[in-house]
Amino acid sequence: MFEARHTMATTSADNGIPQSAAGGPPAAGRGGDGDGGGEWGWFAPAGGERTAEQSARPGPDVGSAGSAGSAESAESAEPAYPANPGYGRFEPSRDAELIRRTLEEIEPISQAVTSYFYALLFLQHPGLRELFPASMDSQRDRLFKALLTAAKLVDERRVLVEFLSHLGRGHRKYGTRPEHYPAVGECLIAALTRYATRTWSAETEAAWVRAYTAISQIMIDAAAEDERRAPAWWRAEVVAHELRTPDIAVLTLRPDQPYPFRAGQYTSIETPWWPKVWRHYSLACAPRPDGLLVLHVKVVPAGWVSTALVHRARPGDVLRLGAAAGSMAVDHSSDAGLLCLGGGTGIAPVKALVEEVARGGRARSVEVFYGARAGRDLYDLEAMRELDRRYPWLTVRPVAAEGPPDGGGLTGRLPDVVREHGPWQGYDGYLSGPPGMVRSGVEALVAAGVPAHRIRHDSLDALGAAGASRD
Ligand SMILES: NC(=O)C1=CN([C@@H]2O[C@H](COP(=O)(O)OP(=O)(O)OC[C@H]3O[C@@H](n4cnc5c(N)ncnc54)[C@H](OP(=O)(O)O)[C@@H]3O)[C@@H](O)[C@H]2O)C=CC1
Repeated sequence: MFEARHTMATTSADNGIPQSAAGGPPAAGRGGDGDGGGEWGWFAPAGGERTAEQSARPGPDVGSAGSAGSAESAESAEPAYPANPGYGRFEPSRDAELIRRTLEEIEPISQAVTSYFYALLFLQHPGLRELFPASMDSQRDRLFKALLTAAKLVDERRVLVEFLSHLGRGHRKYGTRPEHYPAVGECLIAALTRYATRTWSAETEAAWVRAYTAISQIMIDAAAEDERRAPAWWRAEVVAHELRTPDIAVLTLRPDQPYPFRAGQYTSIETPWWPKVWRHYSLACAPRPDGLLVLHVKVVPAGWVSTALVHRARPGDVLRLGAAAGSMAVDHSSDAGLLCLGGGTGIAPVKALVEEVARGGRARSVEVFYGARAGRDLYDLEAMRELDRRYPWLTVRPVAAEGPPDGGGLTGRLPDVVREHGPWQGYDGYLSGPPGMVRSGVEALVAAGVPAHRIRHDSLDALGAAGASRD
């Protein structure tokens, strides 16, 4: 279940059950295939999706999206977990402590716990297996990470509700229904009962049941609400496919109905070749009058989805898209200039931000640093230079670690070069690229005078989980 990928302002063994359901092909990320970079779900299907190609690891994505039950289904939904007379109201602080203790105990054996959980789930509810991808490798990680995230947020109700609502909406595209939640809850409790032997007690079980009931109800409600206004997924035809380097392609998609998003957000993608495997990729354009969408996809080593999108997809192929998510959007309440760092295919959402400023009519200074290891890796440099020539408020500086790019540019690593060109007081920071680059880029911006709360980027947890990969 849980997919997750957030944009933030800086502010997955053995089990004791017959092996039946796990397995499948190897996985590979946002902006990427790597399974990584994508959505991560708790219990439900997920493929990591991510912003642009995350680099190649299998893994979850975070993001938002989707659709879910109707208002009618929500109203008629059974409690997410069977009511138990012994379980009273959710008591955040005490329950959170008990839940944290359980999580601490199972963390070193999380693989075994999640394997047991899924094996039990698929044994007792075989109909649910079809909601999940063939390979469950990265799914196991997602469950535990989502549990950890929810547990950490249990005393921060507003953030927790936001996180869970996002997950609930995002699960619509997996086909998750309200009636699936009790089955998941029963198997989760059974797995914890078996493995958390040191901390498990009747009180602890009651805390978990209360927490799971609250969690699932928030997700079910968010999905039902979302179903009133958006489809669970969009179909999108590939109308253009341009191979820019041996491993990077720019794809243009035509959705079957209007696809709402903001510049800087990412989408979730499922290809016809890897059913149930979803990845996140940033949209490389602002919303356009013709409704077309653009993606920059780099092959992630062993990445199923990224490899398919770069080397197999052709015009006429039809993909599925989840709802747009992410908050790396232009802050229109700010008059500050935009200082944008795009590393590799991380330039995709930066380009979208530039387009949005161009269409907004209110000229704000935009400084783009576009970095890669070598000049030949700057696959979108000509297009960025063209934007630079067209807009007087925009400056694009290509940066390559191995020497200046053809046509001129800067030498060095992106964060170092940006710091050297500071100070940057008076600018808002927007960063996109490999997790390590984003981390050191944030440090560089702060050192160069950009207030931390004025810096936006995708979640480092999500980036880390997806790796530099996005399948
Ligand atoms: N496709 C998309 O829509 C999007 C993709 N992304 C993410 O962007 C990344 C793009 O990957 P790719 O194109 O292969 O980019 P690269 O791995 O080639 O990295 C791009 C630049 O960032 C630098 N860099 C990497 N790590 C660090 C670090 N720790 N400190 C400083 N600089 C660093 C690289 O330096 P060096 O070569 O020396 O390592 C390189 O100059 C992926 O992680 C993807 O998930 C993000 C948003 C959107």
